[in-house]
Formats: sequence, C-alpha cells, structure tokens
Amino acid sequence: KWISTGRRRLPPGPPQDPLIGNLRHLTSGCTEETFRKWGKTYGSDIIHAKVFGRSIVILNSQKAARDLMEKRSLNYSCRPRLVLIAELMGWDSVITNLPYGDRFRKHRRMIWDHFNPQSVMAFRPLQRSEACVFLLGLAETPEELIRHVRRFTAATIMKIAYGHTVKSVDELYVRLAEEAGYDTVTGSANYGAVLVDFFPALKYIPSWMPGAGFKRRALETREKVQQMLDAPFRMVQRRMAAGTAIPSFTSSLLVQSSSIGIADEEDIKGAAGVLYAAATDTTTAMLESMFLLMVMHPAAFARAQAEIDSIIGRDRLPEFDDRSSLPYLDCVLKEIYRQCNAPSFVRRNPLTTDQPGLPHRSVNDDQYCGFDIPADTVVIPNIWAMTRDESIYANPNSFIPERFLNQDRATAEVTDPRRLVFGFGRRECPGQSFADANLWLIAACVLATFNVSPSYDEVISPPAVFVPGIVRHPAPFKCDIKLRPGRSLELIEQTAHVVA
Ligand code: HEM
Repeated sequence: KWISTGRRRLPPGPPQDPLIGNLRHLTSGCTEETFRKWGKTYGSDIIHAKVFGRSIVILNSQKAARDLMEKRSLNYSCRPRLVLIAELMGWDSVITNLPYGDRFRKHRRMIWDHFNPQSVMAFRPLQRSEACVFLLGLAETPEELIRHVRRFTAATIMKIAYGHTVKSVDELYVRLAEEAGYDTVTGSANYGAVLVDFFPALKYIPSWMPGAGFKRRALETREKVQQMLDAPFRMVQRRMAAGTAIPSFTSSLLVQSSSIGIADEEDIKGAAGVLYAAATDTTTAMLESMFLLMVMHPAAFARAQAEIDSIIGRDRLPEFDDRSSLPYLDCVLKEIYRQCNAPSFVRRNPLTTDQPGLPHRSVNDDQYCGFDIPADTVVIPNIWAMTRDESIYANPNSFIPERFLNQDRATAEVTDPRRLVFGFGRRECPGQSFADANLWLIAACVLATFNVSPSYDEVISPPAVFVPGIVRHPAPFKCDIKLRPGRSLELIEQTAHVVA
C-alpha cells in the first residue's frame, strides 16, 4: 500500500508522523478552521491527510464538493465503514451509515416519499399547531427557551414518525432517543473507539480484556439503541392492532409491506429511528443559534419584524403561504444558515465527523485537478469553510442578511447556503424541506409575537461561542424574551385553538 501511494500524486497536506499519519492533527483540537488554513498554506481547495495508511481528503470549496460529490456521485456516495457506531453500537440499520447500494436506495425512497417538497406540505398543520405550543410555552416560561425548542423538534418528528404526541422532553420515547444519541457520541470519543474503525479486527477483542473498555461501552450503548428503535415501533404495532394508531411514517410503511419479513421490519425501524436522530439535534441547534443571533444582531431582526408587521399586520400569526411576501425574513434565515451551519470536526474520530458534514467515501480510484484520489478515501466536505468563502460572501464573518437581497437567479443559486449546509449529491439531507419550513415558521411567529433582546444583567451581548459536539450548539447564553405589547398572547391562543 505504501509503495503504491508513494507513486501517486496526492493532494497536498500537512506532514505526517510515521505510521499514525495525521492522527495527532485530526484528534486534537483540529477544527474546520484549521482545515481551511491548510488549504491556504498548501494553495489547494482539496487537502490530503492520512491516518494509519487511510487517505482522508478534505474539500474546502463548494466547487470541489459539487465536482466530486454531485458530478461524480456514483463514486462518492458511499459512507466509510463505521465499525464502532454501526457494527458494535447497532446503528447499522439507519441510512446515514448504510453503504451506497440497494438497501440504501430502499431507505432513501421510504424517507423521500414522506419528506419530498410536495409531501411535507401535509405536515404544515402539525407544524403550526406545535409552533403554537412552543409560543405558549415561551410566553409562560421564557427562561426555559432551550427546553421549549427541544420539545418542539422532538414533538414534530415523533408525531410524523410514530403518530405519537410529545408533551414533554422527559417522556419515555424522547428519553430513550436522547440517551442513545448521547451515549453514542460520548462512547465514540476515545482512542479505542478510533482504533477499531481503522483496525476492524479489534471488534472481536473479548470485552473483559484490558483496553476493551470501548467495546464494553459500545455494547451497553447497543442496548439503548435497540430500545430506542424498538419501543416506539412496537407501540405503533400495538396501536394498529387495537385500531387506535394515528397514521404515521411507521404505520404507513407497515401497511404497505403486507407480508412483513424480518428484513422489512428492521428497515422500517431503522428508517423511522433515523428521523429522530437526524432531525432533532440539527434543528434544535439551528433554532438555538437563531435566538443567539437575534440577541447579537437586533437591527437585522427588527427589520424582519417590521416587514412582518407591514405585510401581515398584527391581527394574525404568519402562515406558510406568507413566505414569498417576506423576502427580508428569508434573507435573515439564509444568513443564519450561513453562520451557524453547525458542522463539527472537533471530534476524536475523523471517520465520524458528524452532521452536517457527514463524510462520504470514494469507491474507485479517481483523478481531480491533476491529483489522485485513491479508492476507499474518506471525503469530508468542509461546509464551514464553504459558507465563509470570501469569493462568494464579502465580509463572511459579519451578519449581513442584505447580501442576499435582490439577487438574480444565477447568483441566488450559487450563494444560497441551503445548497451547502444540507450536504451534497445522492446523500444530500432528505429532511431539508421539512427542516427549512420549521425554521421559517418559528422565526416568523417569534418575531411577530415576541421581542428578544440581551439580558438586562449582561453588559455586552453574548459572543458567538459554540460547543463542539456531534452538532454545534451555541454555548449557554442569557436573553430576555418578552411578549410584544398588544394582542400577541391572544393571537397565539386563537391560532392554537384553530389549528388544534
Ligand atoms: C437544520 C436542520 C438539518 C441540517 C442542517 C441537516 C443537515 C444534514 C447533512 C449535512 C447531512 C449529510 C449530507 C451528506 O452526507 O452529504 C444530512 C443527512 C441526513 N439528514 Fe439532515 N439535516 C437537518 C435536518 C434533518 C431533518 C429534519 C431530517 C428528517 C426529517 C433529516 C434527515 C436526514 C437523513 C435521513 C440524512 C442521511 C442521508 C443519507 O445518508 O443518505 N435531516 N443532514
């Protein structure tokens, strides 16, 4: 392997240590910003690193990501083999970890049928009613903002996936899912966990052996993952048998697959389970970031609020059909996506740098811009760098929604951050229309009914500090959230009554 890679013209990258390659770089505080700096240092959009002989290519530009992951998608739509998370922890029946192939296509179809831009229109009444519950909660206990956000994201997806109504984040199914997710993240952040992904034979090491702590933890997590996938699925089956099931993603798939074999059952469980895992943390992080940015950039949000007041008035809440009449609000949302796209490379394992920015894997040898990209290379899109590309976004570190105003179609297409933050090619996020609708609705309704400002006891507005993790959440921050004077509460209650 060493001799064959020696002859190749690989993309440039930082110097490597013997045997371990760039392991030290990639596991110790190496961020998306470092990857971008490497790009500048080595004068290339694509950077090559190596860990235990395995090639890792980082794509720092939108062009490189589209050229490879979209135009050559047949070669770049696989995922790296994830021994720890998929094989040991039991996340092997969820699409995010499936290799490109028939089973992947089957899962993608199941999810796409329910979440394509047309189908998600059916979720609008649910989104509106859950948005009202969110607003009422915020009016009552504004200090519990994060809890209300988490309940909203859990409630919308649980209802869709299983027809189950979530009243509180302390409920069983939410707890199971949260614990499985938490244990997966924490259990994959240690060196044993990294090693088993690069040396799969280590998965056979007996759990009692010294040094096998990663395996013991993974097997404990496996039970939680099983419970998280099983429990709500069995609940739907029980309710269907009793004739009390509310139509859902799971029930409709169960009805469709009349002669259900074990493979189908596992597939349906996995497809429903991934919805929670993929939808909640990402959407929660974006909504938290939205509130942080409201506090940091009051002028932009005041302008969006004034737009809502002048177009919709103060006698009703915004509805989805109002979206095209509120262009400035859309610009604000784009700028939120651009600045808070929550990618996280600050992890211990370069194979499991998570959403958004899930790694792809090349299947065959390829060449790009004169460089060789060997088969089985892990390909990581550096979405953070792409949304800060100075050739596309002037002053990328400033919050300027106006940059998106009055753009012609071609420019709008190149600059729209939604074409970056939801990933690329055949692996692009299938939940993006739904996620985008949730973010828009909450932004519009909050601006219509609340004033969000820095907390009185804070001297300066909070800095944009993000906590590294599977998804980047803002560090805890204080803010004042108050109902706007006038009929705000009455409007929320009225709408809640109508949409209930
Ligand atoms: C703002 C919220 C969200 C963001 C930023 C986001 C972002 C992403 C990204 C970057 C990927 C990886 C794409 C790639 O590999 O190129 C992804 C995958 C995925 N997302 Fe989302 N997502 C969000 C919300 C959702 C929601 C609401 C759902 C479900 C309803 C969802 C379901 C999925 C699934 C199933 C995958 C795996 C696709 C595959 O492996 O083929 N996501 N998402």
